[in-house]
Amino acid sequence: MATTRRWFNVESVPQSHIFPLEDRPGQEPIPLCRKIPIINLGQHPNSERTDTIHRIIQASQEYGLFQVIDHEVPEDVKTEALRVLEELFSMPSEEISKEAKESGWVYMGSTSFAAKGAHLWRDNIKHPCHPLEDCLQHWPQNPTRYREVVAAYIEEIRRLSLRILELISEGLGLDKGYLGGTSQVQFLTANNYPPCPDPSVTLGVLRHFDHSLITILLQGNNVEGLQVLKDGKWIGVEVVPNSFVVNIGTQLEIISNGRLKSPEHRVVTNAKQARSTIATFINPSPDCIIQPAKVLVNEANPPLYPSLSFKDFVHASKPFGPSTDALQIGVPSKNV
Ligand SMILES: O=C(O)CCC(=O)C(=O)O
Ligand SMILES: [Fe+2]
Repeated sequence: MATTRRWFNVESVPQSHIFPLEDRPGQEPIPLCRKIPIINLGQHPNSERTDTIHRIIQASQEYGLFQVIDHEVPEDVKTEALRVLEELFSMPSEEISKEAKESGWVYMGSTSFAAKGAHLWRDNIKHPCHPLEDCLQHWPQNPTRYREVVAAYIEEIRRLSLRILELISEGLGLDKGYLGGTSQVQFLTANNYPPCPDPSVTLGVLRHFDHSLITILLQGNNVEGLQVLKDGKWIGVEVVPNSFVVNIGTQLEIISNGRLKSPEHRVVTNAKQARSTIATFINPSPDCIIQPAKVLVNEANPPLYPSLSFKDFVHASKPFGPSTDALQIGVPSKNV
């Protein structure tokens, strides 16, 4: 294959990608944390189900995230999704940009979104996934099997997320379907973080909170890079084979009235290997009013957060810069 020269094929990091000192990961190695709970979601007898729920709630309080295994998402659905995204990211940037504009999905190439004055060391695409049948026609057309492969992935993730939300609802003492009923909208954001000549000055993603109920993250190809802030210190999230990382989003923190914590996290780069990830945000529908669940609020536990529609919350925080509005509507308009 003829190799086009890509933005990341450089010997040193260009000035445009060097972050201000206070945001840089720096030289000091950040250890992987081996204590983040790994939760087996296999079918259990009732007593074990109670234990699973307890572990999920505890992990969500302590770390704001956990990993799940034995989740019933078929291996080939995951590997195919990662593969088709890899093919997409290997296309020339101009071609990806052109197609994104025409079809109405979002491409954030490494030069298109400056955060804190520097560009992220990644290529990224985003698109809504709900309702699936309406969104599909606005997804990438190339590679030609993209829509079929990613739709199969999204359907699996929807099933998985409903299972997890049911367990969390029970753990919080809410009706089983409480959180699942709120979660109507998924959107996908996929990343390719190429190897970087100097990971100490660059970032794959700046520190942030996810404004979802939960985020389900697939870390591909065994390469670490996700870090979470715990007790004021960054810790690395290990890649567990055949797992998903589940991250508590700010909307679930609000509904739980602060019992569950949404963790601040970031992505660092590395000098040796490319890293691929697919994050699926499980969101409330735009008009849904997000507030502490009534059963979790009483005189001793007053509401710690105001009520706000999800749409207004997102408009106020603009997590995706100028693309935010298009991504929250569910079905994108043309030429976002
Ligand atoms: O790629 C990752 O490891 C995490 C990405 C992320 O935090 C996000 O998309 O919100
Ligand atoms: Fe995130």
